[in-house]
Parts: sequence; structure tokens; C-alpha cells
Amino acid sequence: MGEVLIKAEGVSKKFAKNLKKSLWYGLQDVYHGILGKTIDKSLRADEFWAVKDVSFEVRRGECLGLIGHNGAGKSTLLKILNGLIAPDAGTITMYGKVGALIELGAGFNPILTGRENIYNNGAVIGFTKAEIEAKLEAIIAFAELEEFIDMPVQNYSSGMKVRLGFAIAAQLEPDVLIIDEVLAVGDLGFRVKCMNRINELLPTTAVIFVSHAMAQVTTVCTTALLLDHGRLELMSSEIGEVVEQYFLKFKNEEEQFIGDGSVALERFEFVKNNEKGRELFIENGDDIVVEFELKVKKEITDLKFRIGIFNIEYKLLAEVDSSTTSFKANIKEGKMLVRVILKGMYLKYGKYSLHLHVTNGESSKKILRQSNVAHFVVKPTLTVGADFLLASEWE
Ligand SMILES: Nc1ncnc2c1ncn2[C@@H]1O[C@H](COP(=O)(O)OP(=O)(O)OP(=O)(O)O)[C@@H](O)[C@H]1O
Repeated sequence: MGEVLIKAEGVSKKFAKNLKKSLWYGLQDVYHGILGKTIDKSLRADEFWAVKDVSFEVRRGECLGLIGHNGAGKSTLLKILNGLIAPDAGTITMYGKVGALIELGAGFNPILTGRENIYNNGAVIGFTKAEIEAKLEAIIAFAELEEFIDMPVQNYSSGMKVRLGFAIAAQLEPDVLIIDEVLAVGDLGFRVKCMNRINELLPTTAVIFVSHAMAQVTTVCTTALLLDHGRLELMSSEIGEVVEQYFLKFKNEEEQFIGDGSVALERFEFVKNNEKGRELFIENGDDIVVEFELKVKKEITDLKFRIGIFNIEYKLLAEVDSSTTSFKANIKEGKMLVRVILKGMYLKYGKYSLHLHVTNGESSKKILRQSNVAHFVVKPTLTVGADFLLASEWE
């Protein structure tokens, strides 16, 4: 195992919710500091902990992924690590050269050209002019900014700034690399390139990065840390468990319904061991049994059903459709009960929602579309990198 390059111990940072108070408290702290008085470490009126008592270590060769909802304190923690803001309590110890890409455009002088900014930023990280010169062409090539490198950075697009920022932070091969969500501003091609570069650097670097893209976290990170309202809720090298915990924090989406009134969904439930419910936990590969009841207002001779499976990012991953089977539903006015088995749910761990579509087979008209009718969570028993694992036969 590599040596510890980043050590955070009991790090806390508080902010005031209101600007006037924030300025006033700031002045008080400076005044107390000058007089050598101890600064108040507890919360004052209108203050809250953006980061509270967070401790961790990152070694060379490790990549820590910081995840959490908006406002959980991820960027604040990165800024403390990078020395942009001071913690109110706790200590940060960093070893070696630190390359960071934190806020869009931060660290760039807008009136200087891209090339001049490379020299400036490289010097801030701690590299000599000769070291920067040796890497200059590689940085420009990685950022794919050959044409624009002598243009002032203020005329760069957001994507161009991120390219340059990442290229400087990563091409100089720092000991510690800190990357915020800003990477998401780059286009898909560049993001893939960045992930590959992080992988290349990993054996000799300690990396911390913030991401809302769980696919990125699971591919690159060796440890994941979940922040919730500034507190460390879970940290583990079992990334799947941390990601699952993160997914579970999101409230179920509201059910949405569109229909012409000819059928109404009365009930939609999972059935497992004789118990019924709209939430279900399964393991990779389990079957899911679904039961739903419809109230039909007038006779329909051919009803077709389709159930869509959506992931937490609202991407439709798979569907099952009754018309691919010999199932025929002919119903006069009244209630009907439908039961369907979704076979072999080899999905990546995470939370999924089901959406139901009902079509009148005769007229091909959609008569009911109801989203978020039920939710299930796939537990991380088998590591599945892709969205789902296909059924296969081996000899
Ligand atoms: N300079 C500041 N003054 C006051 N409050 C701040 C300041 N910077 C951040 N905050 C607050 O601290 C909390 C944590 O913010 P932070 O930017 O660290 O969250 P985050 O986890 O990075 O969120 P996101 O996923 O939206 O980027 C938020 O409530 C935010 O409003």
C-alpha cells in the first residue's frame, strides 16, 4: 500500500445563512484573532455546519469518490483540502504536490493567455519553469487547445476552461489530484479521456473527486465517502454499498398518471413470500413478481400491457410487453387482476422504478400511462459494471 498523502482529521466548516451575519461574524473572528482570543467554535445564530467532523485518509494509489446530495458539503470539503478556505475545526495534512481543478475558471487569470496560465498554475502547484516547459506541449495537446492556446482565457468557453484546468492538474503528474464536479462541463469525449487519465495516474497519485455520476464513481474510485448535511455518513471500499445508500436517500418520485378514463389502476404491488408492497429489495438475478389490479369501465377485447424499468437517472433501461407472449386480456366491465414475472433481474445495484402502460390492442391507443407505480432496489451482491448483465449459456 502506498503512503498516506491526504489526511483529514475532524474537519468542520460553518457558514452563515445570511450575508450580513456572515460579514459580521467574519469581522468578529478577525478582531478576536488579532487580540489573540480564542475564536468561537460553536454555532452562532443563523450559522450551520457545511462540513462537520469529517476524517479520512487517502494513500498513493487510492481514489476517494465524494458523493452526496446537492449542498451536502462536497465542494466545501474540497476547497478546505485545497487550502482555498480554512476549516473552523480539525486539520488537513497533505504531502507532495497538489493539482486541483475545483471551480470553473478558478485559478486562471482571465486576461492572460492559456499558455501564460499554464506557467502560472504550474508554479502555484510547485513546479519549476523547466518542469512546466517539459510538459507544456503535452498539456496543450491533452486539452486539445493548440489553436486557442494564445488567446486570453476570458474568451474560452466553459468546456475549454475545464479542458485546460484538467490538463494542467493532471499532466504535471502531481502527488495529489483533486477534481470537482466541474469535469461534467466537458463533453463526453473529454470526460472519458479524463477518466482514463485518472486511471493512468492512479498508481502514483492520491486522487479525490466529486461526482454525481455513480457510473464514474464505481469505475474509478477505490473508496467512496457519502456526505449528508456535512457529516460523513458512510465510507467504504465496498463502493456498491455506499452508492446504494446514496440512492436510498432520494425520495420516491411522485406517481404521474395520464389516461383516457377507460381503465384505472387500483393497485400495483410486488409479491414476495406472500407479502405485498410497492417497495422491494432484491439481489442480482432474482425474479420479480408483480401483481396489479385494473378497473375497466367498458368492455375491451384486447388489452396490452407494458412495464418499463427506469433507473434513478430516469433512463429507460428495459421493458416487458405482454404482446411478446401468448397472454390475451379480454375484459368486460369490472375488475381484472394481472400477474407478471420479470425474470432474472441481473441489474446493476441501485434503485429502479416501474412505469405501466396499457394499450387498447384494437385501436392501438394508449389508454393508461402511469409512472413510478412501484420501486425496487437491487442489492450489490455481484459487481455489474454495465446497466445489466445479459442471460447467457456457457459450454
Ligand atoms: N461561501 C459560502 N457562504 C455561505 N454558505 C456556503 C458557502 N459555500 C457553500 N455554502 C453552503 O454550504 C453548503 C454546502 O455547499 P457545497 O457547495 O459544499 O455542497 P456540494 O455538496 O458541493 O453541493 P453540489 O452537489 O450542489 O455541488 C450549502 O448549503 C451551501 O449553500
